[in-house]
Amino acid sequence: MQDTAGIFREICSRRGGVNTAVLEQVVELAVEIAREGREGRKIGTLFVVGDSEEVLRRSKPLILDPLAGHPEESKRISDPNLRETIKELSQLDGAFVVSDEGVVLSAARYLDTTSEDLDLPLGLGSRHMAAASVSRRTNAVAVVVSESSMVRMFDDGEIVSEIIPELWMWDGYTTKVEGRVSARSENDITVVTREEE
Ligand SMILES: Nc1ncnc2c1ncn2[C@@H]1O[C@H](COP(=O)(O)OP(=O)(O)OP(=O)(O)O)[C@@H](O)[C@H]1O
Repeated sequence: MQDTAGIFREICSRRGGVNTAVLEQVVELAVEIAREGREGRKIGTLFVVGDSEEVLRRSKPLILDPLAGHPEESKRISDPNLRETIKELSQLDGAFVVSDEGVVLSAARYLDTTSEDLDLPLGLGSRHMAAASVSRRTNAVAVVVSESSMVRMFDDGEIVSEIIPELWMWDGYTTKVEGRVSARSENDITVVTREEE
């Protein structure tokens, strides 16, 4: 793994209301999934970090939860075994719910979604809409891995950061982050961040 700690720490530390160390570990994992895919194909998935009680209340399992019944110690996002498990489970439909303590509580969750009050740039699909919606209706931050390999962070219904995981993808790419943005590249990765007004 490349040393991208600094670049991710910066975007995560801007997010209030969630455990930024946990968010950073989720972003690192999301970028690994975006880069590696699974069994030779691109993978899209979704993580919801923080305010987990409310997120669980506003979501439903799509299948019997593969993470249910395991002790919390084995479901820590920092645990390498759990990270490998998440990569495997990221092939399932739905979202991972991650608590502020860094425990992955649930996988394959369908998030109640409404597009009301949301104004996303055109061209994004239902996974992004679900991320925008949950981040608007709860105090959680959502991290989308798009099948296009982009990683996007949502807070309060808007894209606040976008991570382009390979330098060549950045060439000619138009960011989906709206407003005044800054871009920073390090070790092949480019991070576009919305600057607060
Ligand atoms: N409300 C939801 N809650 C959780 N997951 C959802 C929800 N809606 C869609 N998804 C996930 O998104 C997948 C469909 O993604 P879709 O291609 O429509 O969205 P997208 O935003 O274009 O994502 P991508 O950029 O990865 O293609 C579903 O298979 C499911 O895993």
